[in-house]
Amino acid sequence: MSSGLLGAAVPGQLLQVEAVGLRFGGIAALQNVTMQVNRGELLALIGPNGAGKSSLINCISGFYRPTSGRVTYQGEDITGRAVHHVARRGVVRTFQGTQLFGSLTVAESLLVAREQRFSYGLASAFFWTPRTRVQESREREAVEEIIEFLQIEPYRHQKVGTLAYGLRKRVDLGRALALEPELLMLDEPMAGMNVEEKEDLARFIVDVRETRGTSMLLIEHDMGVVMDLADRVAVLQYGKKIADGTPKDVQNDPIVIAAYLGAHP
Ligand SMILES: Nc1ncnc2c1ncn2[C@@H]1O[C@H](COP(=O)(O)OP(=O)(O)OP(=O)(O)O)[C@@H](O)[C@H]1O
Repeated sequence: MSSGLLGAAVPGQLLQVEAVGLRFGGIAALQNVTMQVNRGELLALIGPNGAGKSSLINCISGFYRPTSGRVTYQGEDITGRAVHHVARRGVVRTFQGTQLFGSLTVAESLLVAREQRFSYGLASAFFWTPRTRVQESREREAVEEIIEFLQIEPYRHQKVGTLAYGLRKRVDLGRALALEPELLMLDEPMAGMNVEEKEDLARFIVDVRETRGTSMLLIEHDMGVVMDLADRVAVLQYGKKIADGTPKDVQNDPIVIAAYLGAHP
């Protein structure tokens, strides 16, 4: 398996993780993990607590530098590249919990996200040139599109910190969408949600895939959600990948069942 000696993109493959290892002192958070995300697919990443799922997302998105191995995105070696570089290439992540600035309104918080990616420069914003004005109206339009898509119109001018948890998580998704991801990595987006909120968010995830063709890597503990949404499932345990296959195959895999029961296969 290779992304090509010259780093050429392999059709179908979007992201390639090759033999990635990550150590924190004596702890091996990831060991020799190899996996890929194909264009347009939703790959669920599952595993017991502490298995290394968030660490893997952090290695892909540039928050952590792998101790060994390689991460390739569309043929480009992005191992250890800075977060903003990876995000500009279209690889965007959300976090566990919420990462929102509670004092901003919903619309403001989406605008700030766009400015992070499509920054038109503080200087031109300060002097308010005609170019800035065109850009600004384009950004507002993009934000309105996301607000409409996520059906959060009634909350447009409400401060994010005052929203119910499920809505805050929806705004989190909106902030990620504002960065126009090609590969969206969702780190336990449904944690702490009630059934209705989970169903809502699952519907939006499906809609994002259908309307934008976004590829996704989803960390999720709720097996019902994983089985419903994923095309493929990769399983980590103690920093190692122990399974990779269709949801059905993985669900029936004795090694995976043992890992979830806490037994040692
Ligand atoms: N910044 C860090 N410093 C030290 N150890 C860390 C750090 N981040 C993660 N680890 C360790 O790496 C291992 C994997 O943790 P990680 O958070 O990636 O697992 P996870 O599968 O995402 O778990 P959870 O489902 O509980 O979120 C754990 O032993 C954790 O304690």
